[in-house]
Amino acid sequence: MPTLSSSTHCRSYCSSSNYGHHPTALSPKRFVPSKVFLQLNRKSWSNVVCMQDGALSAIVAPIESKSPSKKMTEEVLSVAPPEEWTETAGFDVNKDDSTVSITVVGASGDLAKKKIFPALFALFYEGCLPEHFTIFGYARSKMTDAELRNMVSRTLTCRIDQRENCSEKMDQFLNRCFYHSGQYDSQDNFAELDKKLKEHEGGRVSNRLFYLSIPPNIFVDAVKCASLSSSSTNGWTRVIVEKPFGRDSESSAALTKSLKQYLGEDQIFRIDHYLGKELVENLSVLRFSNLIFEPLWNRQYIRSVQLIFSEDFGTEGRGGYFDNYGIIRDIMQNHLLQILALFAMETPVSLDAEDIRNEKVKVLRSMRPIQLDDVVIGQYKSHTRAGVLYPGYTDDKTVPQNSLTPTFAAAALFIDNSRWDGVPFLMKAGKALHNKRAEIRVQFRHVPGNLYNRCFGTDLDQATNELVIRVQPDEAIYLKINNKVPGLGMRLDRSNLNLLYAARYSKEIPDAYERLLLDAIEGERRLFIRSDELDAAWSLFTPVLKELEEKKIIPEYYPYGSRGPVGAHYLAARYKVRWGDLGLEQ
Ligand SMILES: NC(=O)C1=CN([C@@H]2O[C@H](COP(=O)(O)OP(=O)(O)OC[C@H]3O[C@@H](n4cnc5c(N)ncnc54)[C@H](OP(=O)(O)O)[C@@H]3O)[C@@H](O)[C@H]2O)C=CC1
Ligand SMILES: O=C1O[C@H](COP(=O)(O)O)[C@@H](O)[C@H](O)[C@H]1O
Repeated sequence: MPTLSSSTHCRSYCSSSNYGHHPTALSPKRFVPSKVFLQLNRKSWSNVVCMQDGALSAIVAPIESKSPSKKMTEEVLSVAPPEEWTETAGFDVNKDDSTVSITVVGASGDLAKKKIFPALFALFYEGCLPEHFTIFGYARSKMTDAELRNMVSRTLTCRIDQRENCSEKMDQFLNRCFYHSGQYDSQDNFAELDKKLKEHEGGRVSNRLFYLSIPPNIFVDAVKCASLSSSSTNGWTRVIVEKPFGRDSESSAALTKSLKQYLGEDQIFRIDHYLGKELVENLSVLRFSNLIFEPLWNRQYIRSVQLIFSEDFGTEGRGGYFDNYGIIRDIMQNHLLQILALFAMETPVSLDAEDIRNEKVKVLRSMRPIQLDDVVIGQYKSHTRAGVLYPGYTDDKTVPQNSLTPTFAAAALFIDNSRWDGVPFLMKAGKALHNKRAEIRVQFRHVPGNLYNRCFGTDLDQATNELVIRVQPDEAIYLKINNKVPGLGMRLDRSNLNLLYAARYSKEIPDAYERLLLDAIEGERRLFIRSDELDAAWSLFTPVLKELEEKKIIPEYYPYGSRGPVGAHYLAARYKVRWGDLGLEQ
């Protein structure tokens, strides 16, 4: 019987019972039920084996279409290993014989350089990529392999906590990177890529991941050509699609329909990189594994929930893209709404991707489409500070002079279900503001009949508890509580119970793209957007986006580097709350 070694050093999963549902997470000894699907080796992505009492009992078909569920486990336990599969695939339980090829489509672009190649290097550095992997850059620009390596090397950095052998590792990584120049709509060019991929795969089981890091108008062409000319013939083929997934319900549905001509839903990984951020991942842990929070997570105790995103720079360099989308589509409809769904969903049946995504869809479908009255929009204008001129949005040459595109928006959203009835979920997102931050603020209700009310004067809001989950920068979770100032008198103070990640953990937090790339390689879909989630998200925003555009609503102008339009304060005041990020002590 083969030895089972699942090298889970990249991620350590829950260590007791069947708490971690990811199949690679489970070791036979730890898993309480005696039956379990196990990915035999982290590096052998597609092979699933069936375990009984820690012993190999059957080799089952590749994992591609589904994450194995417990139900599936029960079903296949009685099935004998399909002989022809084991023979043709040459499956050897002791030998990892599959490859993963990652093709970055649009490799010459901003996102590829800034995020994707560095994330792949970080995964390689940490030993998280499979033994046989190859990275291909694909774009129209003419480049040699050496030129690609040179371009990529300029963006690579090593983790702060593990600098050993960094340059050696970089060289090893770069030697696995190659480039192929081609058009996005040429099946011939993708067929050439296929040929090169095959050479690198050397006859092994080939698994292929395509990362579409290109403008949205060429997504479908690229998917069509990649799917028809360079899909894997004996392993899985997956495609990571970057946002924007359309610009309203209709265009999003059309995009999904077009993609599905060439790919199954299980091959499409719609990325929202905010779901890969550490503190967004931690949201469910905080809520579902701490008794003190879940009982309070409802309208009875929570007065408002605020989702705040700000950047202290403008659209610099991306004005052309941005003007067609605006801040509501760029940040709110995806990043902030995804966080809201995770925050507000009911307890999922399990941590399996489908269970979580089912709950997210349910909560999104329980929401009211946003009303125009509940939206404030703004646009930044130029501002001079300390002798430096900061340009306005329309000063960008790629932006039309008369553009009404919002660079700031605030909105009130409501979930019409029994848990959240009447609780305002306030969103605020803006560019060119006074700071860079992303956070979730949970404002609790006043303490009824509070004995200490008089100690807070007229401002009872000073006394409410607030839980802040700071996604970035300086990741932290803190809870504002009231306490007595030490001494003989009775003076109250507000203090923070503070979990500051940098103080608590010495390890650097991985970038969101690392987590998501690893998930896509592993076939873990939990943090990717399913098409029905996307439809539900667009249904909420499409009517108001159309109204804003049709009525040509003029944004409130705010100076570059300010706190944004005052309209946002009136919006919060209408729901009798204040933005939590405005106080002196935040
Ligand atoms: N940059 C960012 O911070 C973020 C980007 N995204 C999304 O990721 C994707 C990639 O973004 P980004 O890297 O900024 O995009 P780029 O504008 O840098 O485009 C990427 C590559 O696509 C090719 N390309 C650009 N325009 C066209 C065109 N009109 N027709 C054909 N090919 C073109 C170019 O390669 P070549 O000419 O060599 O073929 C370019 O290097 C987009 O969908 C974007 O919305 C999402 C979040 C953040
Ligand atoms: O998706 C996007 O996100 C970035 C902000 O990402 P972050 O991880 O740096 O917070 C934003 O600048 C960009 O406009 C938007 O398209």
